[in-house]
Amino acid sequence: MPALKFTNLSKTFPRAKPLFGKARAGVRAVRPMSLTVETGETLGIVGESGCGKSTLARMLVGLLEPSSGQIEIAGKALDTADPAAFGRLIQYVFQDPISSLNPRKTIRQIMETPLKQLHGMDRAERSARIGKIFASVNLRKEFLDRYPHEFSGGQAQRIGIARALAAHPKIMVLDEPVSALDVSIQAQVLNLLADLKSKFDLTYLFISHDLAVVEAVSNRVIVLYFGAVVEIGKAEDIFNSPKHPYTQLLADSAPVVGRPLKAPEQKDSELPDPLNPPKGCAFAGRCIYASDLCRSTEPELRVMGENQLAACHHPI
Ligand SMILES: Nc1ncnc2c1ncn2[C@@H]1O[C@H](COP(=O)(O)OP(=O)(O)OP(=O)(O)O)[C@@H](O)[C@H]1O
Repeated sequence: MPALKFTNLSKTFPRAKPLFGKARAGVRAVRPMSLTVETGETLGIVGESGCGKSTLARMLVGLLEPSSGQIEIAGKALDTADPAAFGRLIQYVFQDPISSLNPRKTIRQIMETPLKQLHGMDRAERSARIGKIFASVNLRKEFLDRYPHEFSGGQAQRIGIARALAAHPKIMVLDEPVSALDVSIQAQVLNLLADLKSKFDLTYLFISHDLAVVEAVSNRVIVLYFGAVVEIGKAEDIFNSPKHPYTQLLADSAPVVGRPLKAPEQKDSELPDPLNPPKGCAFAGRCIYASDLCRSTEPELRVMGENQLAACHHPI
């Protein structure tokens, strides 16, 4: 059974209706998207700033109500209007570890909240569970009575991971989980995440700007552009033999380990205006292979190789 399945999931942010005149079209942050993620898989999610990664992730964990679509986790269809239903199944780990922890609460209080709210555990059960989780992220028990500001970035991210694990989820969405950390600490946290994945039978969705990190941790990768999936494939195929010119651009622009992802100047390097989306392929304005077909007709995802799909009229 897949860990996660979503169908036609989309988000359009409405814009305020002007006092006079017609209502304006909203911002299409994520266009209707469908995907299945297998149990135990790590799915990397890449794309430039503004392509819809966070909007997708926030819908999947119940923090944002989708405009359309269905979400199923471990075979259970979730009510997307009921965020409480998500917490026991899928959890979010934020990029900035310290600011994601409530500064006025001790770590114990922070860890207890999901156990009380989601699982209704009594004090003894909570204490046992917190002790077990804390040990598994390699933190000392004395830390439980301290406050978030007393920790380094790496320790705080371990606490963020522990808080997410405490809810006993099947899936964790890791949103740039190491990009705020020193390079020397990044590898430790990535190794910890790998250990936890096998220990707790987790499935990961791993969002990152850093292609080298995504390639190292992911089984499959999806590449987003302007709110849509433009390529899906095994991590090694996506980075070594991309089929979509946008994926190629990303791979070429980040050849150095740890270098953040930024598309180089190529034609107009801006994303299209989300309030005035182009008619055909959203990447056509930047693509050296673009034809009239690309400017008039949006390409659909097509099979391009073994387990590799791309939405392109002129694949590489
Ligand atoms: N609350 C909102 N209201 C209106 N538009 C929004 C809102 N949140 C996001 N958007 C728009 O939706 C699009 C996708 O944004 P999103 O934050 O999901 O991208 P991202 O890929 O996660 O970027 P980043 O890497 O910078 O976080 C952008 O055009 C953004 O301006």
